Parts: sequence; structure tokens; C-alpha cells
Amino acid sequence: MNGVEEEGDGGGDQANMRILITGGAGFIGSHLVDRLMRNEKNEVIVVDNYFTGSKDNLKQWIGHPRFELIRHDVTEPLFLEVDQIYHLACPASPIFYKHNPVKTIKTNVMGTLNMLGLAKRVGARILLTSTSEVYGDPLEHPQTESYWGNVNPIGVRSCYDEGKRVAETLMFDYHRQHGIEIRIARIFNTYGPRMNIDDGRVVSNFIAQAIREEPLTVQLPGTQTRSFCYVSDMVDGLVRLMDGEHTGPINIGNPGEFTMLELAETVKEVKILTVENTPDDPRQRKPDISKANELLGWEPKIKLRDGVPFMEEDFRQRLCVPKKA
Ligand SMILES: NC(=O)c1ccc[n+]([C@@H]2O[C@H](COP(=O)([O-])OP(=O)(O)OC[C@H]3O[C@@H](n4cnc5c(N)ncnc54)[C@H](O)[C@@H]3O)[C@@H](O)[C@H]2O)c1
Ligand SMILES: O=c1ccn([C@@H]2O[C@H](COP(=O)(O)OP(=O)(O)O[C@H]3OC[C@@H](O)[C@H](O)[C@H]3O)[C@@H](O)[C@H]2O)c(=O)[nH]1
Repeated sequence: MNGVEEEGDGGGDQANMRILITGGAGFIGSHLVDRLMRNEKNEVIVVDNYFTGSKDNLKQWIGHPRFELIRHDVTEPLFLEVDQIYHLACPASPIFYKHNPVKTIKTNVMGTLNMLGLAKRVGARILLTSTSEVYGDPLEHPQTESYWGNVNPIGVRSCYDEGKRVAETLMFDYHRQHGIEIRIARIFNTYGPRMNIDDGRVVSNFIAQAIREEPLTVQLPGTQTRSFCYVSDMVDGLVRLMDGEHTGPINIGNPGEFTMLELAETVKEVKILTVENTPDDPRQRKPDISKANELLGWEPKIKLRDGVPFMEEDFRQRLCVPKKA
């Protein structure tokens, strides 16, 4: 995939696993589909409402006998027979999740409740893709899983970060009360091919702007930091977590930390335009990944400077802008 050699057999040692991926038409979800489909014992079902995802991301699998794609909104109940559920469905880019905050929190709360109900009915193991945003604007750095976070409960990001916090609570309550097998990944900023070109997240914005020869929009102050994980590393971490013995929550992310100004320089040395930021933007973010390392034997392999060119190549193809000789 995209110049990066992938590991593993697609996960799932057990014979003939039927695996549901909610949000599987999105960025991370579609790469997870590719990975799980490589194991011939896996049957993969994707449900997605196409809010931020696209059938195009799954075009190589449509019509495959072990693959099924269902248009469905996870805020509605779902009745299927599956062995594992990767529950990703939720808009992830701040511009999209703030666009309809009520729908975002419904997706996090009702969507997770519905998927837990499904897991309970059929005895499936369920993995939630939670987020580093549960740490809010963190007062501890780097962030370990034991940190409870610094989150504004009534801010414009709350539909997402508080939504994911409730989703984590629901996962643990179902686990304690009903014995459901749960896994929680706290994902840190992830990038790679297939991100929506107009997704609004910083890496996709900068790469699209550089290709279009537009100034890179660095939101003030520009010294805020993020840690960026390449998507193949992320998918590998998610599969290890699902197939391992630990509930989590476990941070999955790349600890390499960059300011937004440094990121702009990594993408390309072009003109930078500083623009206003939005409220409650976390000032710093970096995962402590000791737990993922010890419990899952996982660590990221792709450095930012190596991953960005794969994404640039994908964006150039989709924007039909070849690289200048
Ligand atoms: N990419 C990151 O940096 C990052 C970081 C932390 C957490 N996550 C989490 O990982 C998951 C996937 O993120 P992504 O980056 O691939 O985002 P994405 O927006 O590309 O994918 C989300 C998918 O969920 C679908 N979806 C949204 N609401 C739905 C609903 N109500 N019913 C059914 N489908 C719905 C969308 O159409 C899309 O296909 C999300 O849960 C996100 O919160 C991502
Ligand atoms: O064009 C841009 C876009 C964003 N930014 C800055 O880049 C930083 C990262 O912003 P993004 O929108 O990419 O993502 P955020 O880190 O704020 O949120 C993300 O966190 C983890 C996941 O849960 C989600 O994918 C998303 O909520 C912010 O400080 C933002 O101010 C820019 O400087 N310029």
C-alpha cells in the first residue's frame, strides 16, 4: 500500500471471522478494511452513512464475495451476526464534527450504545476508536492513559471530546455489567492517503495547499503541537489491540511531536499565512506509548518526513497535478 510494506496477515487468528467495521468507508476505516481483507478467513462488513466517507475508498472490494457494504446510520439499531466490531463511525475532522454538533454527540452516544447492544446480543468483541481529544487541552505532557484530561464540557469541541468520553464510559459499563469484551484505542492525529482533500485537518490542508501552490494556513499561534501517526502504523496498532488480551484504553500514536510551523516546513517551504484559530484548540499533544509498546509489542515505524510524500503522491493523483520535473 502506498509504498509502505505492511505487516501481518490481516489479524484474526480464529477461523472464519465475520468482522463489522462501522465508519469503514472513511479514512482509517478503509485502510483497516484492506488489512483485514488480506486474511482469507475474514469476512468484512462495512456500515457507513457516507457523511465524511466515500464508496470510492472501498472500490477495490465492492463485489468481492467476502465483503459487504451497507448504507446505515449507527444512531439507528443494527441487527447482524458478527464476531468482532471495530466501531469507528464518527466524523473526525473538527470542521465536520462542529458542523452538526447534535448529530456528532448522537453518533458518539447512541451509535456506541447501539453497537454495544449488538455486541451484547451476539457475544462479539468490540473496539472503540476513542481519541487523544479525551485529554482536552492537557495539563500533563506527554499524555499517559491514567491522565483524566482537561476538557471544556460546554465548548464547541465538546460534542466530540465529551462524546468520546461518554462512549468510553458506556464501553466500560457494558463490560462491567454485561461482561462484554471491549477494547479502547485512544488514537492520536493520524494522516495518510485517502484523507478527504478538503477534510480540514492540518496535514491534508497543508498538502493540498502546497500542491495548489497556495500559502499554508497556520492557525495562531503556530507553536501548538501535535504528534502525527501514519495510517499503516495506526491500523497495525488497532488490529493488535483487538486481537490481544487488554481492554485498554491504550494510546496509539506516534510520539514525534511538531509545532504547526514545523509541520508547514516539513510539507514544503512555501509561503505561510497565519490565520485565526478556533476556541479550545489544545496547545500541546504527544502520546506516551509505553503501554502499547509493553502490552501489544507495538511502536510506529513511519516517520513524518517519510509518510508525507506517500500522501502527497495520493493527493497529486486525485487532484490531477503531476509533480514538476
Ligand atoms: N484520524 C485521526 O487523526 C483520528 C484521531 C483520533 C480518533 N479518530 C477516530 O477514528 C475514527 C475514524 O476517523 P477517520 O479519521 O477515519 O475519519 P473519517 O471522517 O474519514 O471516517 C469516519 C467515518 O464514519 C462515518 N460516519 C460518521 N457518522 C456516522 C454515522 N452516524 N453512521 C454511520 N457512519 C458514520 C463517515 O461517513 C466516515 O466514513 C473516528 O471514530 C475518529 O473519531 C481519528
Ligand atoms: O489549516 C490548518 C488546520 C489546522 N491547523 C492547526 O493544526 C492543529 C491540528 O488541527 P486538526 O484540525 O488537524 O486536528 P486536531 O488535532 O485539532 O483534532 C483532531 O484530533 C484528533 C482526532 O480525534 C481528530 O482527528 C481531530 O479532532 C490545530 O492546532 C489547528 O489549529 C492549522 O494550523 N492550519
